[in-house]
Amino acid sequence: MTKLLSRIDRPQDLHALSEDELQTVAQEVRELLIDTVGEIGGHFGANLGTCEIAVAVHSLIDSPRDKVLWDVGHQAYPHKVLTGRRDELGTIRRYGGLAPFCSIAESEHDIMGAGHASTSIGYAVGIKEAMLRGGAEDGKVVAVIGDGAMTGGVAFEAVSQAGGLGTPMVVILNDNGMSIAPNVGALSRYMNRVRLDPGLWEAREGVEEKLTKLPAGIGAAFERLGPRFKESVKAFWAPGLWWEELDWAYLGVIDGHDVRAMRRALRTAFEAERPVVIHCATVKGKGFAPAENGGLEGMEKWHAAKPKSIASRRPAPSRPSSPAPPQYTQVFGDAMVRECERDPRVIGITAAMNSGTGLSILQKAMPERYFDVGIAEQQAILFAAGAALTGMRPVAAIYSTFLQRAFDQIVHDVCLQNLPVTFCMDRAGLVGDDGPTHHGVFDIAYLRALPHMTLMAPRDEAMLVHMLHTALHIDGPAALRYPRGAGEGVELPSTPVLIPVGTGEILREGERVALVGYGSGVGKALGAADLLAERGVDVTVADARFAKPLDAPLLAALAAEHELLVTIEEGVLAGGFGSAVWESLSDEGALAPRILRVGLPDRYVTHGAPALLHEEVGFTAERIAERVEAAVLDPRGSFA
Ligand SMILES: Cc1ncc(C[n+]2csc(CCOP(=O)(O)OP(=O)(O)O)c2C)c(N)n1
Ligand SMILES: CC(=O)[C@@H](O)[C@H](O)COP(=O)(O)O
Ligand SMILES: [Mg+2]
Repeated sequence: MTKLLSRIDRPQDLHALSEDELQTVAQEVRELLIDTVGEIGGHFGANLGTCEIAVAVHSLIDSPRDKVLWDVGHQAYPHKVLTGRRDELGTIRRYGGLAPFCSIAESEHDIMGAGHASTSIGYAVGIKEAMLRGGAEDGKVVAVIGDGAMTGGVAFEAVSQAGGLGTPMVVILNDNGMSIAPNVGALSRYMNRVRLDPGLWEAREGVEEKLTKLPAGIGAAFERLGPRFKESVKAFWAPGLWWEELDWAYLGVIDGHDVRAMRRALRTAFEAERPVVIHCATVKGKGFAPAENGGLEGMEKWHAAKPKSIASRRPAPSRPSSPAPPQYTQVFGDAMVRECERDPRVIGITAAMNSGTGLSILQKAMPERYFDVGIAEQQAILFAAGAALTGMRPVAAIYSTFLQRAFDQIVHDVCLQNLPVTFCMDRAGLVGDDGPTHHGVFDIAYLRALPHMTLMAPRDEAMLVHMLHTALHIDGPAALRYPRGAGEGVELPSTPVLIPVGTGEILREGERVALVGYGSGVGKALGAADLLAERGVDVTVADARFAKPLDAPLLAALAAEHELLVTIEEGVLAGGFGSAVWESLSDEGALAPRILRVGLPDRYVTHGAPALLHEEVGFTAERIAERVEAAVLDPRGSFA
């Protein structure tokens, strides 16, 4: 590490530096990120884009008395380096290490928990209004939000509230033209027009100082001016028109990599007694040539970096001898193309997770059947509802965790109207390094309660293909969930089959104990069965396939023939699949054997490698086998 950054142990240490030194610190942060993230992996391009922003902000505020909030938080590594976590950066996203995003439990400088996009402005309005009422009127509040996160509707709600209140706060709109993929939508086009027009970078400088001094509600004042004057002023105003009509002062476009320019804009903004947005232009991947000079593809590729993908510059590891099983994501994307070929009514919808969901495959093959709504999950479901009402068979491909944001649209707009929308939830279960904000662990519980909803989960990638096909033939809402990562290595079907809805299947016949898995729980059940067989306990293994409707006759039969029924699911136990089984047996009046529910605990599971997380929560074949053996061997049925 070079000299200046080694002197920054607290953000206030920046206050003593000259602007040239601050610019140097930003570059040193960048170099530290490239070396560190290149070695351990993690979010990358966005962090290279915020080095100067973080230095400029922290050089002018007194954190945490003054507040800086990072939307999503995937771009907050420079902020973490400058706020006392420089020497721990190498632990980020690792089990027991720094959190993947901002975390109020980790640092007083992390003002809000983050991970899901578009929340920072909303927090900032609440924080500033509370400060105004709590004796901290002069406290500065800055929200840093990307152009992608700005496409999330909740950000618009906050802009409107702050404009209405005239809340004296600052938003830094960190505009690099990228979400994970290139940004989409009319707002993005507007920002690109402004950001990419150098004539607008300086033309308004003198005017802007005055604009920030104007009282809130200035938009209304102009209504009283003659149209000609208004038109001529709007020529200056065009870049910030959307903001200024909502009573925000607009400063921009500022070079987000120029610490001096950013500080000048921030000082102007801090002096204003109204909401101010600083629209800054940055490069996602700044300072790392494969991203910065790699065009849109390069910036998308380096949104995150794999371990040892940069510093070593070692060639990709030679192909493993036996080809690894395909990722569920890839299998889904390919299956979507097949389904679109079979049925012209099928369309795919993503909320800014083009490659993450695999719909990038559909986009390439059949772009006219592909829609990206931006980081706007609620809109994704409303769009799907509208399309379903108009004879289409929409597939909303949204990570389990991100779908949480659209819960009311699922209830109110899809299920209540019994519309044929298919929800494909990738990243169901413990996702690993992204931690508690991204684990997809609630979907079974939060969808199971909805009338008209069908829930299913494939035990492997072949079943994913069959289940997608089945879902598209259900005249109503259907959701399927599958984990992040590779499948089981089974052969993929050339032609999908329809699975009778609400039916499970017996995979192994045994006695005394029946292990009933759901989704990824089936693999754990088979593993536990193997271990138990080695110990002389031959158990039955069943794949439930559906969590709603359950295969009640199968469950009742298993209950009648076994003394212990074990349900296994990679979701929270509260209200999950195991609860559904318990309810079904009780409702059926089946002789309820002892029931052991294996799943995720009633707490938020930390970040780290999935295997370590599974170990921590006991979601492993070994742990399941131990618990079954203890239950079977201990007649008192004490479940550990
Ligand atoms: C609700 C929600 N949906 C999707 C995501 C996945 N996601 C993480 S970062 C990102 C792109 C953010 O783009 P932008 O705000 O412009 O930041 P940049 O990476 O360009 O700096 C997306 C879609 C998320 N974190 N939250
Ligand atoms: C910050 C964010 O939300 C995304 O970058 C997310 O980390 C992607 O997750 P996957 O790597 O599982 O696609
Ligand atoms: Mg962006």
